[in-house]
Amino acid sequence: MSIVEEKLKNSAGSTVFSSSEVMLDLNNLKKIYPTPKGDYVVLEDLNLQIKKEEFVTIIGHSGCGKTTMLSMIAGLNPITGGNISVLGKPIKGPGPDRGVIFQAPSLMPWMTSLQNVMLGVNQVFPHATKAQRSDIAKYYLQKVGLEDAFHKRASDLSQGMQQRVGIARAFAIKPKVLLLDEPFGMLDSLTRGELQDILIEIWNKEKITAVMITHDVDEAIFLADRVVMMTSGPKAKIGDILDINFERPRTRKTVLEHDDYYKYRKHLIDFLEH
Ligand SMILES: Nc1ncnc2c1ncn2[C@@H]1O[C@H](COP(=O)(O)OP(=O)(O)OP(=O)(O)O)[C@@H](O)[C@H]1O
Repeated sequence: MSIVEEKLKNSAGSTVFSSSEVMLDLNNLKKIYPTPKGDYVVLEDLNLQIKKEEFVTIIGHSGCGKTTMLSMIAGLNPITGGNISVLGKPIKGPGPDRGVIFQAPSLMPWMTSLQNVMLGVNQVFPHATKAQRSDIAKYYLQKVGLEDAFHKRASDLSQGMQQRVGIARAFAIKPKVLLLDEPFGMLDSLTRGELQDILIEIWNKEKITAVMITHDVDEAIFLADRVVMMTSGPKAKIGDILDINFERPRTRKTVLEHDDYYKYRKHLIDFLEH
């Protein structure tokens, strides 16, 4: 049995990490949406532990409940049953310990890139001086390649540039966990690749935990330490977890040329097709 086959076999079982390793713990999570036709149980018995500094990608069929799960972690969607904790503390709503990047960055269109990033920074660091807050915002805008666009209005930026501001805004509040809901879904493949690289570079430097929903199997493999597969709803749960053992830093070329790449890909596609 190859190393990959052994890993695939092991990762099919549920993993339990020691509490000191765990950043995010989803415990018997349940979500019901009331509908005119009665209660719709989207998620049930969903258990997942995510380690500190881990990058986890989430895949599953459209409508299975990925966004529901992520928005519950963000504290934006009430939990019906079970609980979610960050560093052992149950979450009670949104908080600066969790940054969110959505598919559309929803910036204030009349504000500049800098002003948009400053909005979050001002809230999270109210005791810092204005110059310090501005330095934080500029640092992350520069990290996403927008050093020449600090004073451009959001409405004048391309979609890719707006998403760069969204990434800078999320990192600038220095969250413990970064939650990403298909952040590159609306971008062309070249911009998508560029932003994946930027995301990984900052994630690597900041050592935060990242949970990202994607529909793209190649993106899921390239970015992740583990790919989490959700079963189809109703009553969706975690169906399988695949460890991705490529060394970091990764380049697309080395990943694509690696023998294990196609085994990982086949595993994910087999899961999605059954
Ligand atoms: N507020 C709501 N009220 C009722 N049903 C809802 C609500 N929000 C989502 N749903 C339903 O819950 C299910 C899960 O939705 P969710 O958006 O979480 O899925 P998803 O896996 O993120 O989908 P996609 O991949 O298409 O974005 C879907 O059937 C959806 O129609």
